[in-house]
Amino acid sequence: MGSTPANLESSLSVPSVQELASQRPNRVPARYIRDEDGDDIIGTNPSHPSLRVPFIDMAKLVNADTQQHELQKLHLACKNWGVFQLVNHGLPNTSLKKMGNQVERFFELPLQEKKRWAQRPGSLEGYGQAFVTSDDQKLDWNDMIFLKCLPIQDRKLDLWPQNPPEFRGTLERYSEDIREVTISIVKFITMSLGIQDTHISESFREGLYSIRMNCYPPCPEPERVLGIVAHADNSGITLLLDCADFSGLQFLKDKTWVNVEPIEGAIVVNIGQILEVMSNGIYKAPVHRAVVNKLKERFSIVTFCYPSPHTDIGPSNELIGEGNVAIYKKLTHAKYFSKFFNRDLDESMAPKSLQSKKRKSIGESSSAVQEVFRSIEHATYSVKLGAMLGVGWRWHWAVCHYAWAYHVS
Ligand SMILES: O=C(O)CCC(=O)C(=O)O
Ligand SMILES: [Fe+2]
Repeated sequence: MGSTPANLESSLSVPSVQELASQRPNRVPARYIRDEDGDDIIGTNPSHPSLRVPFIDMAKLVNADTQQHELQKLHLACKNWGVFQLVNHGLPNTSLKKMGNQVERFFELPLQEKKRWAQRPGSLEGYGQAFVTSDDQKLDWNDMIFLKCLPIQDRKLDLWPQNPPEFRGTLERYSEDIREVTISIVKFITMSLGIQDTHISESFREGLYSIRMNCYPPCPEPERVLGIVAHADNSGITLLLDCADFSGLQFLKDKTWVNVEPIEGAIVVNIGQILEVMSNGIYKAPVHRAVVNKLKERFSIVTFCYPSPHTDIGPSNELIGEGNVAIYKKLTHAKYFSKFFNRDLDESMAPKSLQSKKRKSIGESSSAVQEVFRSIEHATYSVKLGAMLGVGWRWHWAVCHYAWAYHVS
């Protein structure tokens, strides 16, 4: 696949956050402290309790009597939020719990044991931290293990933990189950857009599925750090299992960070940038982040789902014509990733309108991604991606680092 930018080819090793937290410091090291005047910390506004991430009931989508009504809800959820909590999706709570339990048991292991499956230079896959490319880069309060799960031939089993003993089998099964849910929910999402053709949802049958398992240790100064800095996912769609009984995941909605209150058995589904493009911007990839807790550790299991690499990424033909112009260019899967992540970086070239420090509303997400695609049309247009997205470099990092993993073998 595409070449990899030099600055992404190696990762500087940083301490395990779990180890740091286990020493019970009173203060957080400076590298984790976010800039309160910059683009990182925008406080949650608790005065909007009415803002709640919508719920979608898969059983109602499947039932012919309730389908139309639930499709309408789904359409509004995707259009206004880009995220929803999916219930009655068919995955038994016991399976979800088992997956969560295996992840917790993995992170409970001594550091040296976890390091048996540590990331290697040049790849994000394995146990470690999100990639770190410079000594002054701010760090997330997060340890993780990131693994490509499907298709099976993409698995690097030497990075798949064998401790706890049931980890591998549970993850294998979980990724296959998640694929089924993904195909179904993408089918309903395309129906909610009025698309008749099922090729988009079918492209997820041969799709790529990578799972990032996150551990957010307790933090002495939670309001000064982030578990994961604000970003939008570059996936087709992302399915997140929240293993906690308290909130940590937040979505930016109407300039306010809204907590996702975990619901037992629910899966949080958010639109990724590929579906944003396929929907011709009708649905947007929402900006989200993770915050951390002073006393409690939190785990999440995040599946990034991509359509088959043989699928072109562009607006659905059914959504253009009759006065609706394609606002994104169609690209091959490979080109989408290589153009997105292997560009010559030069912030000064960014359009003025996108150079604002803060990206506050999901409405801006669309124009940001459009701008990327437009600039791709003019290949000479060399722009720093983070600036194009109207955000800082650290945010850029969070946006791109998952997909980059596909390009490094
Ligand atoms: O763990 C969370 O709540 C958020 C994780 C996330 O957004 C990601 O891994 O992309
Ligand atoms: Fe994310």
